[in-house]
Amino acid sequence: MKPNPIVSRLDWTRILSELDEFGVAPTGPLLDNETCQALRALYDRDAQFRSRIVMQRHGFGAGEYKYFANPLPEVISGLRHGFYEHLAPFANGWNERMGLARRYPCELDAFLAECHADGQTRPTPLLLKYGAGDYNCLHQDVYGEHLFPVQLVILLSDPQSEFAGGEFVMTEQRPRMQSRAEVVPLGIGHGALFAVNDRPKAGSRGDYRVKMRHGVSRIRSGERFTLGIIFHDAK
Ligand SMILES: O=C(O)CCC(=O)C(=O)O
Ligand SMILES: [Fe+2]
Repeated sequence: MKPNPIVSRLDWTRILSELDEFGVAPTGPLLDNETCQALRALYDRDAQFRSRIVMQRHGFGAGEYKYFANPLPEVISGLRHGFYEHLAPFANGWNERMGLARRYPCELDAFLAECHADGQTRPTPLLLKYGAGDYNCLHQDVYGEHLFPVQLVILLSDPQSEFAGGEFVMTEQRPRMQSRAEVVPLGIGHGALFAVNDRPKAGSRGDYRVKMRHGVSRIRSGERFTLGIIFHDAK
């Protein structure tokens, strides 16, 4: 797998410090418009996918998504490998602070081999498609006991011209306290890294754990596509 040059050029110091402080960090631009459009065009090619989920049927919100089948498109696999390598040491730091024994290997293929050995063999990268009125309820993308604590989302539609509303939202649930929300503005081709579920948060008496959830507010008009890159595979 060729390392993705865009990933190594990102401002990792800023991204990791923001991810640590808030549980979510925009990455800036990752994909050009043509690539976004090409990825969107894959949505109707069923051979690329292993399953389709209609969100209303499961109470997940409104809209739909499809999980890619193997082999993943090269651009997705490149981003998944590239991001993983930058995030694995950071994820190990989070687990250490949360008192979790799990440590992640340096390379994605080694981590995926661990997932596969325990039956988490199905690829999790996905394309999501929302029309006017659709939304994605607050949730966590946990697919089994093997869980990588950070994931990536990339907006594939242009909020300036293709849709309105549809903001990416994160909530942070603090123990015995009210939840706090964060909205992450994204441009077309821009990404955000965020916590899948629990993360450590620095407090005046050391770290405590907060529970993070993400979702998408109602699309007011137009059509919004995203690419989700989750690092653990699914059962
Ligand atoms: O459409 C979005 O912005 C969020 C998608 C999502 O839930 C995910 O990538 O896990
Ligand atoms: Fe999600």
